[in-house]
Amino acid sequence: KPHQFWQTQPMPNINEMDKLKPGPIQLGVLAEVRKDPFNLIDKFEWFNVDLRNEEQAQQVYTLLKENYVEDDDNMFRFDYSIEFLRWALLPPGQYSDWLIGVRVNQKLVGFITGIPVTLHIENEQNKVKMTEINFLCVHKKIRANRLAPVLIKEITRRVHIKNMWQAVYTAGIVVPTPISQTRYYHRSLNAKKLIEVGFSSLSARQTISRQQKLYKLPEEPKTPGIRPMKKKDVAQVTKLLNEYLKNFKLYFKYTDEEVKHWFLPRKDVISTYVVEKEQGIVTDFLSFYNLPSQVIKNPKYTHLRAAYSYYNVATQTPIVQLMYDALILAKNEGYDVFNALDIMDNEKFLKELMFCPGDGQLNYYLYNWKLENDMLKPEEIGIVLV
Ligand SMILES: COc1cccc(CC(=N)NC(=O)c2cccnc2OC2CCNCC2)c1
Repeated sequence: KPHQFWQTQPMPNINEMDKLKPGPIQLGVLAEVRKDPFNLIDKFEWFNVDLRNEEQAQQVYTLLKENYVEDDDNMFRFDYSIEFLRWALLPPGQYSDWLIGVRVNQKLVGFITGIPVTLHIENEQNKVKMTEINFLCVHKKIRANRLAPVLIKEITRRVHIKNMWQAVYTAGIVVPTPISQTRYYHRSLNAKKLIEVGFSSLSARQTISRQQKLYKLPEEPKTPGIRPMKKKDVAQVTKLLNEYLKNFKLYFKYTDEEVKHWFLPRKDVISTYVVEKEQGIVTDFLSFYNLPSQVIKNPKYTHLRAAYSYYNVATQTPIVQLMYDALILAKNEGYDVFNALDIMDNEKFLKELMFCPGDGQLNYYLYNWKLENDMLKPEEIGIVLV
C-alpha cells in the first residue's frame, strides 16, 4: 500500500536496481504525450499562475504561508515572501505553464512548480535538460483527495511536452527513491530568541547568557576586501562558480545571465558577498538566501529569521574564515539562525563554526534517471534547491 503512486513512476526500486543501466529509465516518446490536462475532481480547475500579477502572487503567498512545509514538531512553517517566489520561479527561460495552480471557486487550493535547468550528472557527458520541481502544496482542508499525484502527473505531462524527461527535486520525506540523504545543520546567531521560540533548548548545565557568549560573533567580517556583489562582478563570479562546481557529481553550469539572476543581491531574498583583491580581482564569494519561518504558536515572536547557505566558493580565503564571515554578515543583516546542508564542502566548516545537527534530513531525488551507483554521498551534491 505504501507509495502506491510512486511505484507507478520511473524511479529505480530496490529489486530492479542491479538490472537498470545508468541513464534514463524510460525513453520518452513526444508523439505519445497526452495533449490535454489530466482530469480534476468536480469544481476543481487548472490555473496557470502569473507571479508578476500582484493578486495571483498574493494567492500563492497565502496558500504556502498557511499550508506548506512544517518542521517535524509542527512548531514552524516556511513563510516564503512574494519577492522570494519571484526570484525562485521567474529565472531566465521560465515557461508560463510550469507554475501550476488548482482553484476551487476562484480560491487557490493546490500548487506545484517547475523551472528549466541543465543538470550535469556524474560526468561532463551527461548534460541533461530537465525541470527542477518545487513548492508542491495542497491546502490542509482538502488533503487525502489524491490531488498531489494529479499535480505531479500534470507537471510531468507539461515537461514531457517540452521533450524533457527528467526532473530533480528534494523532500524531507522518503519516497522511492532518494539519490542522496543529506543532513541539515544550524548555527545560532541569536541564541536567546532561538531558545524563546523553542528552536533550541537548554540542557541542565546551560544558561541563556552562557549560550549568548558561546555563539557571540565579532561586529565586522575578517576578510579584507569583502563586500556585497555588484553587477561588475558577474563575469568573475560566473567563472569561479562554474570552475568550483566541476568538483561534484550533480551540478548546474551557469551563464552570466543566470548568475545575474541567481546571485545579484536582492533585499530580503538573496545576499552575495565577494572578496575583491588588488586590481579588482575577485577570489572568493559567499551567498545565503532568506527563508523566514512562521512560529506557529508563540506569545512573543511570529517569525524566525533564517539564512540558508547557498553557494560559497573559496579559492584564496580559507573556507572556514569565509563562512565565519558569512555568519557575521548574516547576523548583521538581522538573522536569528544560519542553516546549511552537509553537501559540497560544507562538512569542512560545520563543526569548527559550531553548527548543530538538525532533527531531520533533506532527500535529493532524480526522476527517470538511474545513477551508476544508485546513491551519491552528500559531499558529491553540488546543487542547492530553495
Ligand atoms: C525552522 O523552520 C522550519 C520550517 C519548516 C521545515 C523545517 C525543517 C526542514 N525541513 N528544513 C529543511 O528542509 C532545510 C534545512 C536546511 C537547509 N535547507 C532546507 O530546506 C530548504 C531546501 C528545500 N526546500 C525547503 C528549503 C524547519
